[in-house]
Amino acid sequence: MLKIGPLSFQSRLLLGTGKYPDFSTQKQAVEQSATEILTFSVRRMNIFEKNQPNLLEELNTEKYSLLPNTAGAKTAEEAVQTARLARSSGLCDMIKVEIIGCQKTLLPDPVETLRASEMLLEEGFIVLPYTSDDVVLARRLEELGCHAIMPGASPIGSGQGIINPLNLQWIIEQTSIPVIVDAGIGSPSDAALAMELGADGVLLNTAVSGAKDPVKMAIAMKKAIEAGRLGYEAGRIPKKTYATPSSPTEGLISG
Ligand SMILES: CC(=O)[C@@H](O)[C@H](O)COP(=O)(O)O
Repeated sequence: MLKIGPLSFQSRLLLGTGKYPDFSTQKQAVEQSATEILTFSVRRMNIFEKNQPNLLEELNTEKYSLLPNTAGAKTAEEAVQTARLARSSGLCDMIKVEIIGCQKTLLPDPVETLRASEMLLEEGFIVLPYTSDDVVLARRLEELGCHAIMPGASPIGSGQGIINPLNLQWIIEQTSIPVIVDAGIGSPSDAALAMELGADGVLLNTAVSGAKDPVKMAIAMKKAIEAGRLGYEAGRIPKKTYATPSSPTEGLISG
């Protein structure tokens, strides 16, 4: 069970809603993924004009918890403004803080992310900041009272997978709020690795929406995340330098 603040979820897969080839594919992929949390950019969404097309229009949004994100914001103040807009639509109290500090890498601005998180927590939001994979920053965000942290695996949309598993491992070991690996996941094995490392969930978009068959990939991601979690709970064997036989020869009757 994934717990974020007062909310609980069976699925540990959080799915983005952008860049699908069409609404029908998006709907099928979302349904087959069994996700319970959908994220979307408030600035790209028509949340107030109900008669205008929007990215969620084919989806039964009552079935999902919505996680609006502040993509497009460059400062804490802009992010807070975007979060207030999302909340005033009545959609949800959760907010993914996304403040980009570098347009080439789309990596988050740590200073503005920290400031925005503090301001949003004061306003009573359930705050999930998208961060770099920095353990010190993760701990600072936890100390502020954030409800989860979302370190990037690699740059958004890059599909490079987990560039630095050790950094993620440190964050997972040294924080006690949910860690949701966000951005850069390219394949089911990347998602499984994040879960095997002990992440509480994975947020991804491009790997599914940009796949040759997004619906099949959504199913693959669902299974990978479940398998990775099971493997983590089961506890992997330690790595050894040398071989140990699978069928021990000690104790065999000779002759
Ligand atoms: C949709 C969303 O929130 C993205 O900003 C997120 O970080 C996903 O990244 P990928 O597209 O790399 O999965």
